[in-house]
Amino acid sequence: MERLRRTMMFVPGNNPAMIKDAGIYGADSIMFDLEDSVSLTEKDTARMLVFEALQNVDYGNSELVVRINGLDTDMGKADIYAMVKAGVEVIRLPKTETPEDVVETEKVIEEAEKYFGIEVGRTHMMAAIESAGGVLNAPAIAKASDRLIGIALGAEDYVTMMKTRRYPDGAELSFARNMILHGARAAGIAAFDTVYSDVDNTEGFNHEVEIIHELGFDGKSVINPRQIPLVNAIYAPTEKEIRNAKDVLNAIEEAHKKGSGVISLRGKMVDKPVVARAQRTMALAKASHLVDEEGNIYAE
Ligand SMILES: CC(=O)SCCNC(=O)CCNC(=O)[C@H](O)C(C)(C)COP(=O)(O)OP(=O)(O)OC[C@H]1O[C@@H](n2cnc3c(N)ncnc32)[C@H](O)[C@@H]1OP(=O)(O)O
Ligand SMILES: O=C([O-])CC(=O)C(=O)O
Ligand SMILES: [Mg+2]
Repeated sequence: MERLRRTMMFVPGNNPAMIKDAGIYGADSIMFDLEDSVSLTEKDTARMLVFEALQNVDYGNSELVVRINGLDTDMGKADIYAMVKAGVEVIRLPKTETPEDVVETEKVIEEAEKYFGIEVGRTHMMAAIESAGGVLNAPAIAKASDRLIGIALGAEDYVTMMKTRRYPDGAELSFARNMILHGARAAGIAAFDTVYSDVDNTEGFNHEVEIIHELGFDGKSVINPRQIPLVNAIYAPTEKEIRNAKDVLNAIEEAHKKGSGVISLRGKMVDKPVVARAQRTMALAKASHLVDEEGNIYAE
């Protein structure tokens, strides 16, 4: 079963209190940041704090990601060595422009794994795309390394470069979102939407999550714990969707018993893609604690 990554919460790497408590909010992934939320004078402190946390704090089932500084900075290599040594699960590369950026970063990760005697390939990667060039290269970036678990949009830098700003309807992000989503899907990896900075604007946030959920994104980067339940609520299947998914799975089981791969359910065809969607609905229902391990709805 694929790992759910509905929420990926940014945690500034120089904030000990936030780092310590980051695991209590139920984010699917926690992303410690060494890049733009950390000022230049705090870079070494942040690297040390995140290194300590990765080694000593129990973050339960949350996936652990670190956004490093790019290799075009003085910090990039030191960030990679420290995070690989600490056993981070995923290194997030910021401001990825080309597939070569991914390959270069992978080389340094591999060097670090060999240096510390860690199994080569153990450290996964993701690439954030935050510029016009990056968006145009999204399909190639997504295929640049087997270590990539996903690619993500970084819209704050992107809209700045595009000489615009964020708007409620999201039209300014439509091309970038579609490129990133198609690049990710063509490569068979995950696609993540960007942060929403206006943390007190629940209505605006929900509207944006509805848009990316409909498009098919796996999830979204968030900057505040209050945004986590909002994303989860929109990604949770409705009771009607769960009932329908269960009916689909039961119907196809009956069909298989009779040696058929297709069957009609209430006048609608059930075949392989319908079954795959039903399986995904049930996985989301389980992750959302709406059904038990056997798929029984809790309220019943
Ligand atoms: C463009 C980019 O690069 S975006 C990525 C980089 N930016 C970031 O990482 C920013 C992360 N987020 C934050 O720093 C903060 O959430 C802010 C500044 C946006 C808002 O701060 P506040 O208004 O103080 O948040 P709020 O009052 O909701 O905090 C409530 C609790 O959640 C904690 N919290 C807030 N944000 C986070 C976070 N991202 N990670 C962990 N804990 C957090 C607070 O420490 C506070 O804990 P407490 O109740 O134990 O004191
Ligand atoms: O990746 C993100 O969502 C945050 C970020 O750096 C940006 O928007 O520029
Ligand atoms: Mg950015």
